[in-house]
Amino acid sequence: MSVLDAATKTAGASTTKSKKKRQHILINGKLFTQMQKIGKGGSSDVYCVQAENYKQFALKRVKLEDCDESAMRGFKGEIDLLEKLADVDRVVRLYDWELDNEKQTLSVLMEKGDQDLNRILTIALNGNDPRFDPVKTRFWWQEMLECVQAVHDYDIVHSDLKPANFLSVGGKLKLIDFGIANAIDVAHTVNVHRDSHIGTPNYMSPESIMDTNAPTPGGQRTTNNGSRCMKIGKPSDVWSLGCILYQMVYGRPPFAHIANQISRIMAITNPQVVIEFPDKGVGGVTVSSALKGTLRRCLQRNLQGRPTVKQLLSDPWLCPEAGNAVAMTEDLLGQIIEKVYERCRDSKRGLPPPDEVKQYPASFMSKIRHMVEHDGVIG
Ligand SMILES: Nc1ncnc2c1ncn2[C@@H]1O[C@H](COP(=O)(O)OP(=O)(O)OP(=O)(O)O)[C@@H](O)[C@H]1O
Repeated sequence: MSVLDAATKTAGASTTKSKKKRQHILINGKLFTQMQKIGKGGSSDVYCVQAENYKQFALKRVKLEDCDESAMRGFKGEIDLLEKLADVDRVVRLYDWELDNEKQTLSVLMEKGDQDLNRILTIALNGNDPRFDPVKTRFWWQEMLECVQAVHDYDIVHSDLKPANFLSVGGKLKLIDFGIANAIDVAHTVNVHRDSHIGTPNYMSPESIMDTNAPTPGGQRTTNNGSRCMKIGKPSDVWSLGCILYQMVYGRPPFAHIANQISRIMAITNPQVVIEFPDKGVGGVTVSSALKGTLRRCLQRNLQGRPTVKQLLSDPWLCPEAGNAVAMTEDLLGQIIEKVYERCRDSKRGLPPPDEVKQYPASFMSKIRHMVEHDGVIG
C-alpha cells in the first residue's frame, strides 16, 4: 500500500461506506462491531470486536494477498490445531473463522485476552527501579509451564514460544499463535516449516536454527518444495521457556546482548559460546542456586539433557525457598546422617574434633546447593 493510500485509509478521507465497513464485520453471518486494534503480528492485525450482545472477542485478520501455498497451509494448520485444542483451558479459545477469497483475508475469532506477557515484562523491566522479583517470576514461570504442558500432552510442539505468545486472560496465561506448531510424529521430532517472516532468534533453540535441509543420520529430509524446515521437538519448547525465564531474571534473553543478528544466531548454535549465569539478577537481586540450576538445565545445547516440562513443574526452584535455605527430603537427610555416622565409626581417624564438626553445616549446604544447581536433584 502506498503512503497516500495509507494516509487516506486512516485519515478522515474515507467514505461513509468504507467507514461502515471498518466498523461492522460479518463473520459467517454474525455481526460484530470493530473496536480498537489490540495487537499486531508478522502476518496479522488483531482487533477487539464486540458482538450484538456486547460480549467482546479478539479478531485476528490475516491478509493473504502475498501468501504462497505453504503459508496458506500454515494458517489452515493453525486453525486445525486451535479446533483440536478447543477444550484446552490453557490455549486461547477459537470461536469461529472465515476465509474470504474475494477480499483475500482470513478472519479468526477468538477469546479476548488482556495483555501479552511481552507487554507485562516490558513494563516490569522498564520501570523506575527494575528488580528481579522471584515471587512474580515463579508465578509466571508456573503459568507458562502449565500452558506448554497442556499442549505437550497432545503431542503438540508450539515451536515459537516467546513472551508475546503468552496471553494473560483474567490473570491466567494462555497460549496463542500456533502458526508454526505441528503435531509430533514418531520419535518426538518433527520437521516444521518456518516461513520467511522469522522475527527475533532470541528464543529459538540451537536445533531449530540448524538447517536440516541436508539429510540427517536418521534419514529424515525436509519438504521437497524448497521451503526451509527445521527439526523441532518438545525440548525446543523447553529451551525457549528457559530463554524467557532468563529474561525475567537477568533482564534480557541469553544471547540478546549480541547486536548483530547473524553473530547472535551463530552464538546460539556454537557450544563454545558459554551462557553466563551471574549470581545477581536485575537490580542486583541474588539469584538462588536452584533457579540457576533450572536455567542451566533448560539452556543446554544437548537437547537430550533438557528436562521435560513435567519435570520442570516439580523442579526444586518451584518449591518455596526461604532466604538461603534449601529444600530437604527424607532421603537426603538420611544420606547426611549416614555420612556423619560413618565418619564417627572410622576408628583410624577417631571421633571428629569440634572444629571439624563446626564445618559440617556449611560443607553439607554447599554440596546440596551444587547438586540442586547442576543435577536438579536433591537426595
Ligand atoms: N486473543 C487475543 N486477545 C488479545 N490479544 C491478542 C489475541 N491474539 C493475539 N493478540 C495480540 O496480537 C499479537 C499478535 O498476535 P499473533 O501472535 O497471533 O499474530 P501473528 O501474526 O501470528 O504473529 P507472529 O508474527 O508472532 O507469527 C499478540 O502478541 C497479542 O499481543
